[in-house]
Amino acid sequence: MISVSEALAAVLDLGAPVEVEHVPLDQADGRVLAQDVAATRDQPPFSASAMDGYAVATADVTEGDRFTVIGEAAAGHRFERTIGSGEAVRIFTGAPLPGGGVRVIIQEDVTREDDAITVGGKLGAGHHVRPAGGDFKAGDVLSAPRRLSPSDVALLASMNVPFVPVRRHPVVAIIATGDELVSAGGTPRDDQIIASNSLGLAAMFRRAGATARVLPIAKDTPSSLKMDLSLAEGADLLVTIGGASVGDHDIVAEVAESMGLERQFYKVAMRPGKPLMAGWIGGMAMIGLPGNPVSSMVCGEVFIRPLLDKYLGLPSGPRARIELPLTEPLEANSQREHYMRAVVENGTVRAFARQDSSLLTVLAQANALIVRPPGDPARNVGEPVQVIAL
Ligand SMILES: Nc1nc2c(c(=O)[nH]1)N[C@H]1C(S)=C(S)[C@@H](COP(=O)(O)OP(=O)(O)OC[C@H]3O[C@@H](n4cnc5c(N)ncnc54)[C@H](O)[C@@H]3O)O[C@H]1N2
Ligand code: MOO
Repeated sequence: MISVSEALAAVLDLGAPVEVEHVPLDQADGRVLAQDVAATRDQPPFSASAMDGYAVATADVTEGDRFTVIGEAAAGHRFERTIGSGEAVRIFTGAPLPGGGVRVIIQEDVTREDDAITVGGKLGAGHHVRPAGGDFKAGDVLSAPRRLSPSDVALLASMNVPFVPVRRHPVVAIIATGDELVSAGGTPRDDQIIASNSLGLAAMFRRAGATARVLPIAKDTPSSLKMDLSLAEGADLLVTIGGASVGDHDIVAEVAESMGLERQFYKVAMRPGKPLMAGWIGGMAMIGLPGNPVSSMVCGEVFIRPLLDKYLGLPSGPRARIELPLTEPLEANSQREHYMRAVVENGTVRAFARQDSSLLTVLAQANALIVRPPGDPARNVGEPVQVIAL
């Protein structure tokens, strides 16, 4: 058995950044920016008013000053003449500041009679002018790599970048194996269960930026599994679920080997997830996950999400951890690194009492994993432990 960090290093060796494609900005949210993108213009492209009021040609304004209103500037409608001394231009938020304009007096600070305004007693100090290029200048860059957020999409739109270079979605083929499995919505016999992990993992991979192809469930026979493995062709990564352990019907490794699997490792000193396997098959990366539902989901979090980051050209490595104090004690750990289903609340963490790797109800309630190093001694309330957020 190898350690989790050795296994992660080997898993990350399976992947490299995938090709770049250009997508319209309205499809860019959540995609990973692959190349730096530069603004094609200044924003704002002109000095602009930040408020509704009156633009004047002097910074030095005091109570009782009077100005003659000579015209109007609205957003999208520049006032073409220059403001002179003693003159004001009626101006609205977002309008270009006319030539000669120095500050804007907000309308609340003046009284207006016909074409004259008089400055009132409670004049604020602000000039209410947004300088040209105050947000960004042409050539300013949004740096790659970066998973694009809605705010990034707004920024890129403002930069007038209608198409963005992103990594294509890495394609992950998912094969659940086992005679006991029936797809959700199907009709299981009384000795069968519903395949859960394939859909759970597909959801996880899609959120991480992949295209997930859930292939038909493979029976525990070499011919059925071989058929499915051939359907996976063309994917970047093949993920199998189940059939990884030592039972007579656990045939994934054997069948994959007969089809040319070059195995990088088998078995990791972790719980859940011990019978994890990784390697290459027909030029495609392959990860064999254990079948227990929580084991496969935890291995997805710990190994496959970092690998997907690597495909997407993002920094990839162990999942980020924080340290939090326990609100309930923990027993001593075994010699396997333990990923305990846990709840983080109010800056503290507690593990669920039931940690069996078949319990999806517990996993669904968990929002974090406590990571216990091999041989970690018993821990008391208040002691800090390492936590991965889910
Ligand atoms: N004698 C030993 N037995 C087992 C060992 C061991 O070291 N010695 N390891 C145990 C551990 S740890 C795990 S984890 C499991 C992993 O077994 P497999 O990867 O071979 O998985 P299966 O036997 O096919 O299934 C295990 C369990 O999970 C259910 N399953 C499988 N696939 C799905 C799916 N897609 N959706 C929902 N549930 C699934 C399956 O019905 C079994 O109940 O082996 C232990 N045994
Ligand atoms: O490693 Mo198994 O994944 O403990 O349940």
